[in-house]
Amino acid sequence: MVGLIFFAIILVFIYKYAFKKNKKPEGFEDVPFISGLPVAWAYLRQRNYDEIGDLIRNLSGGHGFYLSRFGSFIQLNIASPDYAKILLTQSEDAAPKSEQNPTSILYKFFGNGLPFSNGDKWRAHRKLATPAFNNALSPEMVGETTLDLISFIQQNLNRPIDVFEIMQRTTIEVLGKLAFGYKFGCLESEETPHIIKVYKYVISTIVSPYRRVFRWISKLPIESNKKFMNAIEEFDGFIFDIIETKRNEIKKNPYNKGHDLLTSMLELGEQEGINTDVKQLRDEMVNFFVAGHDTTSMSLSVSLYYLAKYPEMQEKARAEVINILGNFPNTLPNSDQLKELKYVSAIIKESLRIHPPVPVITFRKLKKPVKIDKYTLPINTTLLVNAWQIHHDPKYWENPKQYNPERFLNNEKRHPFAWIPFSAGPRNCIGQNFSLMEQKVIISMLLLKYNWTLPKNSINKDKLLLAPQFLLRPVDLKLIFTERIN
Ligand code: HEM
Repeated sequence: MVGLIFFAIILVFIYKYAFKKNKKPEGFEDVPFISGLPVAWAYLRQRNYDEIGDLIRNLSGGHGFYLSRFGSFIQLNIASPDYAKILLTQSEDAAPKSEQNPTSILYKFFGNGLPFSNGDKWRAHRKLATPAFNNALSPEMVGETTLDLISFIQQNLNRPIDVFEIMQRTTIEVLGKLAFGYKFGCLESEETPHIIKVYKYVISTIVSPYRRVFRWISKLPIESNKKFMNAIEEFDGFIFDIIETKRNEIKKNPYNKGHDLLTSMLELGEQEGINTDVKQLRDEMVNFFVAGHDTTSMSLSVSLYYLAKYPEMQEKARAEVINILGNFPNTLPNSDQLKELKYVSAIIKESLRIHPPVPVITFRKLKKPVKIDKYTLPINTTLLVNAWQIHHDPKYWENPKQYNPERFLNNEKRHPFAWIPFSAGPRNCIGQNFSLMEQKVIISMLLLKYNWTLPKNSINKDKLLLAPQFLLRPVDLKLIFTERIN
């Protein structure tokens, strides 16, 4: 019976998508329209993200933008650096983020943190968070966490190890210290800390392709939705406790300055008279936590994968690191040395180009008309920027499917909006510099200590398989680490 109801719902859904007239807004008759159906179908079948990217490119004919529909909403997708520049450099008030529906599954967890807020609230919190990030740029802290990663890998030498999982463990530890000076213990044993299991459960529910395509599932009074809300409550309790503890620490000892984001934001909030109520701080911490670690884990995994696939690149990167840091495993790089790691930097940039962890930059809704090329986009147009399409456009990238860090070394002139893994303009990624620093420290320390290869039977041998989620992640990516002999 349940199966039958489900089947009927799918039929209605297909009917809505396939047969509802794809009416283009006036003036956009020559813009390609991509029906949501083939893309939603590819998501549901969990096709490799590469294939979804190609599907969109084929359907849009490589046009600088295309229309698509999700449910009853028609949105404009930008797939050209010129158009991305026009949208992303609009003032915050002209092209704010689309308001989240308070009943949506996304809002329930992310709330109104920086990535989702607008107007004065966003401005006040961005003002608090920016200096907090500058204070927190500490390669030493990341280096010390990488030493814990190295101890973790030592227990798993010479056998396939899930690289995304160990990068997640590492970036969660870094994030815990960066955001609120907290040690989760993810690198102390194979056992995942309970609160991280809770977090992973919440995220896996949010990114479930079924829930993303059939949004109403999350509104049903079913057991899995209750479990989801209980998990959010438990995670919130954990964050609220941390905020409370920090506030008390600052009161007790106002001169003992911590360098974590939460402490800096509480202190600065006090100085500047900016209200930092506990719910808003909770939202910021949750967003830093989510935005800050899965993205960086993905990017690190991609770099480690290509260095395993192309051993000559691994050797070249190692030679550079040895040249700058010396041939001593467990050396912690400092900021000056990191600046000199040009090839390692190019590897990271190329990884972020070829598989941007955030392939689609989220919805904006226009508050004033914007002219793009010959089109005037009216107020209330909903837009997305498809970073993946821009990063794979042969007009801007020679051989876009080829992994080639050299393209970032030869100072070749390119469109400033052709590489936008961190978005751009006023709503760009606030953690960009931190993440780039973190990746350089981790990769250089791993290069000093280990060689790594793909297992012979790796499913990723020919190409990296990527699960199509809101944030990309590799599928079953395992690598074998062996200790280097100096
Ligand atoms: C490789 C790593 C990262 C990538 C690829 C990345 C990518 C992005 C992108 C594309 C955006 C814009 C999102 C949108 O408009 O839809 C963004 C915003 C943001 N990111 Fe990152 N990010 C990374 C690391 C981090 C880190 C380490 C943190 C914090 C610890 C962070 C915190 C944020 C926040 C708070 C925003 C919202 C900024 C605002 O709207 O003012 N990100 N990031």
